[in-house]
Parts: sequence; structure tokens; C-alpha cells
Amino acid sequence: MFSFHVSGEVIISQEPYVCVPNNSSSISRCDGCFASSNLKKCSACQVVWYCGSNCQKLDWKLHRLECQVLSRLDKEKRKSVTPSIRLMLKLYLRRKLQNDNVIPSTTTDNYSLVEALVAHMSDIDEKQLLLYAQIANLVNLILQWPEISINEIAENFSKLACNAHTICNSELRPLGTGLYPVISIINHSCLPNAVLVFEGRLAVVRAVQHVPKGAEVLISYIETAGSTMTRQKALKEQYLFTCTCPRCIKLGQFDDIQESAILEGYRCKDDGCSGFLLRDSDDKGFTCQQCGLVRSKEEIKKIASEVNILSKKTLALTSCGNHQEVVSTYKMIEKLQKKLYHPFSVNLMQTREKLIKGYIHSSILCLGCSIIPVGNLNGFLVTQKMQSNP
Ligand SMILES: C[S@@+](CC[C@H](N)C(=O)[O-])C[C@H]1O[C@@H](n2cnc3c(N)ncnc32)[C@H](O)[C@@H]1O
Repeated sequence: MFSFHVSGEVIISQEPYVCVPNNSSSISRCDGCFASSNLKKCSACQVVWYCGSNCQKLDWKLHRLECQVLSRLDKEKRKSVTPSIRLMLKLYLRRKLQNDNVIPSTTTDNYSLVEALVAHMSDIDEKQLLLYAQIANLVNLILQWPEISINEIAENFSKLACNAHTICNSELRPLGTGLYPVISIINHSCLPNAVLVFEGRLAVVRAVQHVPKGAEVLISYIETAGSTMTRQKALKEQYLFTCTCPRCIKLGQFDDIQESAILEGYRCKDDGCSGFLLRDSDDKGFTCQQCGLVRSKEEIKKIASEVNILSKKTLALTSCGNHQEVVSTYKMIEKLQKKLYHPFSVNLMQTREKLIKGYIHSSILCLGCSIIPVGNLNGFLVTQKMQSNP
């Protein structure tokens, strides 16, 4: 048994058993390192991209098999090969390579770890089951391996849903999806003692506080900056369990109500007051729990609808690549949200996060302002003042 004393200390790290970049019609990434520039498409299958011969060579044993199955498909069918279908194909192809001793198996890198993952087959609803069966059918058609059944593939899709991880870069932009069977053993807490980050494709679990000898290492599967209801809903929907962590068991208690109202509720009408608001019993407005001022529902609705219109505008602007306009629209949203939400509101924080990402994207990050994002800890964007040049 180990104990981890220092915040930031690495507890465990693992390379993915399988992973795929989140390629779409608008963005392609290298299958090896997820880079998005200088890419060349595999000339045989016309599906997979590489940034150069290094990544292509490293991936060759697995891609040789994948390339064979993808090359059999006609052009239209190849378009239906989504990243999740590719992840499933790679899972079976890697198992085959290890069974045939083409690539080695180790205690932390073998298919039996995938077999042991929780699938929740008896907890998922019929609609979801049907969806898994349909996509499993497609995988079956592509692979043409009579020894694997549609049921088994569907079960593996269910496993991926509650065990696979989104691989993000240091700016927390999603790059791809990976399955890390050892990391998947780690359970969730809304008050975690560790965090999962990615260094390229490598998944690294780091302590965020002292983890005493024998204590369970717990990470958060979801954005922790949310009300208990929001967190519970997200965990139930994707991971099919009810969290009973120290934060969740406080549901309905004063501390929990206060935290939820700060994170997701409105601000006091008085700019100088930092109180949190609760809905009045007659449902006509919201009263500040510190100074007693009331905000009407109508006033709140009006600002919220202006925010809504601007948010839709950012979607349209983003899709046509107008990043400068995106940034100025987020600035307007931030101004309105400052009037609407509590200063520690998640919505406000998310807008600021998008604003900073927008600055980076449109390359107008003003070094004079000296603010750069350095990470996201427990869902809060941490910023760091850059040292001014001597
Ligand atoms: C990635 S797996 C974690 C490992 C899993 N406990 C196992 O034994 O294989 C995710 C699943 O673990 C369970 N789980 C994780 N954290 C939990 C928690 N705090 N309370 C209850 N179940 C949890 C849920 O069933 C969830 O879908």
C-alpha cells in the first residue's frame, strides 16, 4: 500500500488499450499522436490519417488489420465508420493481435482487463439497448468474424459508455476517446482526492490532496462545479449509479442549498451584496438570503432570453469560423451574465473559459493582459499571471 503526500504526485498512469481521434468532416487528427497538421490519409483505406511515417509505423501492426477490413467497404459505408465504431473494431483487432502473439500481453495490457469492466447491461433501457444492437450489427458486418456475436459487441458498447475516457489536451479540448482498463477501475467521488489528466495519449492520475495509506483513490467522472442535483443527474444518466459521496449525502441540507444557489442561481439585485438567492414560495421572484432584496421573475427571464439569443449566435459564428466575432459575442454574454448570476456561478465561469479559448483560437490573446489558462482543477479554470519580462 502506498500513500501519496504531495498534491500533483502521480498515482498511476497508463497508455490506452485502444484509442481513436474524434475525427469528423470538419477536423481530422493523426491516429498516432492526435496532431491536426501535416496529415496524410492512408491511401488504402482512405479513413485513417497520420502526421508522418513515425506514427504510421508505430501503428502499423494494428492498422494493417483495420485497413484490410475498412478497405472492403464501399465509399458510402466508409463514411458511416464513426470514431466509436473504430474504437470497437480496434478493440477486437488488438485482442486478435495479442491472442496470436503478434503483440505482447502484460498484466496491465491485456483483453481480460476489458472483459472485467462493468457493462450495466441489466440497467440500460430498451431504447439504448436497441441503439447498441444496431451499431453492433454494423461492426459485425464490417469485421465479418462469425465467432463474435452482436450481443457481445453490444455489451462492449455499453462498457465503453461507462468506462472509456475523453482524451483532452492541456487546454481541455477533446481530441479523442480511449479505453484505459486499469484507470477504469477507479471509482467516482464529487469530492475526489485525485484527478485524471492526459499527457498526449497517456492517462495520468495525480493526487489533488494527501491520499493516506489504504485510502481509496477517487476521481471525478463529471464536472464537479455543479449543484448536487445536476451532478447526480449526470452520473445516473451516463454511469448508472447514485453517488453517495460526502457532498451528495448533504442533498437538501442548508450547506447544499447554499452551494447549489451560488453555483447555479442568480445574483442579488444589489451589486455590492454577495448573498445567494432562493425562489420565493409564491414563485414570483427570488429573494436574497443576505439582504432580503427581491428580484422579479420577469427581470431574470428578460436577461436570460437575451443570453440565450447571443448563445445561439455564437454557435452560428463558430460553425462559420468567425472567431473574432465569437469572442466579442462571448464578451456581451459575460456582461449580461454578470448581471444575472452569482459571481461564483458555473455559467459565468464556463463563459469565461470559452472566452479565453476564443482568444487563444483567434490568436488575439493579448500578452499585455498576461492571463493564460494553465489548467482546470475540479472544473474551475485556473489562471496564472505571466511573469512580465525583466
Ligand atoms: C469506470 S467504472 C469504475 C469501476 C467499477 N466500480 C468496477 O468495479 O469495475 C464505473 C462504474 O463504477 C461504478 N461506480 C463508480 N463510482 C461509484 C460510486 N461512487 N458509487 C457507486 N458506484 C460507483 C458505477 O457502476 C459506474 O458505472
